Amino acid sequence: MTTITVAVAGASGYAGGEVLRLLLSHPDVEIGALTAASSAGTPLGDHHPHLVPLADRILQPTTAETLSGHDVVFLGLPHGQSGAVAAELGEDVLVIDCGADFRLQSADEWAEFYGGEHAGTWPYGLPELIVGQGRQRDALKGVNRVAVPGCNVTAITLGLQPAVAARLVEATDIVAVLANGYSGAGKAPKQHLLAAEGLGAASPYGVGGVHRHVPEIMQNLRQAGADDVTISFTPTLVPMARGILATTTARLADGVELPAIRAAYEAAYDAEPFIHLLPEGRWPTTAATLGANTAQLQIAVDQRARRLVVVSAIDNLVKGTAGGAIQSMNLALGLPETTGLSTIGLAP
Ligand SMILES: NC(=O)C1=CN([C@@H]2O[C@H](COP(=O)(O)OP(=O)(O)OC[C@H]3O[C@@H](n4cnc5c(N)ncnc54)[C@H](OP(=O)(O)O)[C@@H]3O)[C@@H](O)[C@H]2O)C=CC1
Ligand SMILES: CC(=O)N[C@@H](CCC(=O)OP(=O)(O)O)C(=O)O
Repeated sequence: MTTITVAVAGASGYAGGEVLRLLLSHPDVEIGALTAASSAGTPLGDHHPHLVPLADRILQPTTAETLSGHDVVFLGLPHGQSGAVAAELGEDVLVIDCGADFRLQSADEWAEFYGGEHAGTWPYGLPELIVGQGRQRDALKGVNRVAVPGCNVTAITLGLQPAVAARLVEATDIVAVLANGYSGAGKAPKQHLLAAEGLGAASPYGVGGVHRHVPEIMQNLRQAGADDVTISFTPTLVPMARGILATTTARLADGVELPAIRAAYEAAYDAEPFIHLLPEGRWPTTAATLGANTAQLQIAVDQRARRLVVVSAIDNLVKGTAGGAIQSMNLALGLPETTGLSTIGLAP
């Protein structure tokens, strides 16, 4: 394989920085232009001191001129900013958007949850998503545009889709409660993200079915085979830098018991390099996934409530963003899917 040149827009941000951290271990990649907005003109090391080999690189303004001339461009920009940039990049460039602009298929859902005009729909960058009898990875081979999923969406979709696809649960009766690390909110200063507010506190947000990830979760579970989806989704900020622990429950279909569910999860994930159904009795923790492109899962049946309980853990910045983005890049370019991606977490 010849060397792939890569530019990263939003390189001073958390998603862009994590894309760069992972790309530094990718054997086929050469890192080119790095761009930002207010941080343009400053060295990357001011923003990401951990990215030592790139510390002296100067951030450039985010323009089509700066980003063009690369094989791949990753966009780690705020919602609504990707469409205009991508429109100026040629069809010969692989553009991978970590933002939400191109994830949804429905313009109405975009208008309801994000507002403004829908930019369009790109191939969806969750390779393990069950689509009918196949997987989304088949739809990523050779594409030149990819929309990377939201991190909460990744945790819930991977957690529940085997049960939905096998019709073991009622997809119209799903409840998900998540513990989320602060990096999921990006690095822009916001009062509720101040250490004085957040250290020592767990705080819900996006409560009452209004979080913008709701339509994306529904879209995925419909792809996985549900006729209709109703989910009550509540994320909670907890004092950790990274990680999502999602507890998702769904009403069991009549007569379904744990062995059938476990068999469905094993069939769905045994061959997946990054999705790990843990041995019975062992429960996922965010710590075990930190820095790794993995999702850890465990399932149980709550007999009294007749509900399936799934606990899933990911690193929001790796499997939830940058790792999924690079996995999608590998597929789009015909590289082995796991290239440059680790399953080894960082603990304690
Ligand atoms: N954080 C996470 O866990 C996840 C994030 N994402 C998505 O990735 C994208 C980036 O998120 P995140 O890295 O967390 O956000 P950050 O706030 O940490 O970073 C945003 C980046 O975008 C740049 N930027 C801001 N405004 C503009 C603009 N108008 N034009 C060009 N560049 C701009 C910033 O540059 P500057 O420093 O100069 O202001 C910075 O580099 C978002 O769409 C987010 O939703 C998706 C999944 C998970
Ligand atoms: C802690 C926190 O605020 N997390 C974010 C997740 C960000 C994410 O997944 O990104 P997108 O914005 O690209 O969808 C949230 O729940 O809104």
